[in-house]
This record gives sequence, C-alpha cells and structure tokens, in this order.
Amino acid sequence: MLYLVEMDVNIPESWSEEKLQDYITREKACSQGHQKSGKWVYLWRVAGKYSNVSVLDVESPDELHQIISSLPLFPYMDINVKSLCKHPNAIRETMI
Ligand SMILES: O=C(O)C[C@H]1C=CC(=O)O1
Repeated sequence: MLYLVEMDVNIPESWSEEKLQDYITREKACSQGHQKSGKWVYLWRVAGKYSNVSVLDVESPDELHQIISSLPLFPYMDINVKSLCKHPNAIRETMI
C-alpha cells in the first residue's frame, strides 16, 4: 500500500540548540533506517518550509502509523496522510 505523507515540523521556540541537534540526529538515524528497509521510498524537502513530502510503501495503515510514530519529532509535526492507488491513465506499470 502506497501513502503520500506530508509532515510539517513545529519546533518549540523554548528548545535549546543542543536539544534541537539531538532530535535532528536521532530523526536522521530513524528515517534513514526506514529508507534502507525499503518502506520509506521517497523523502523530499518542501522548498522554503520545514516540511517534507514522503512516499511510504507499507503493508497496512497500522504499519504506516508505527513508522511515522517512531520518529523522534513525531509529537512536533502536523501530519497529513493520503492513500494512493494507480491512476487509470498512468503509462508506467510500476508505481514506484
Ligand atoms: O526534517 C524533516 O522533514 C523531519 C523528518 C522526517 C524525516 C526526516 O528524516 O526528518
């Protein structure tokens, strides 16, 4: 199952630079682990925003939630999920 996931990151203003860097380091390790597993297929930065657009290929909505909620910054993100299916006019057989 393919999902388009939009994540807007909202870092609390009260965070120190040290705390922010700690979260960013752990976030990178976590998301790169999911990317290496093949579950997190695309990760794009939205130009000009602390946001990303991602495509995940997972077995179920439960697995999607497990992956997204494993991110250290999960409590600090507004997340929008869209379920994807094949467009009838798409010329490629493979979606990803
Ligand atoms: O920087 C972000 O967009 C937040 C987060 C989501 C995945 C990742 O590696 O970082």
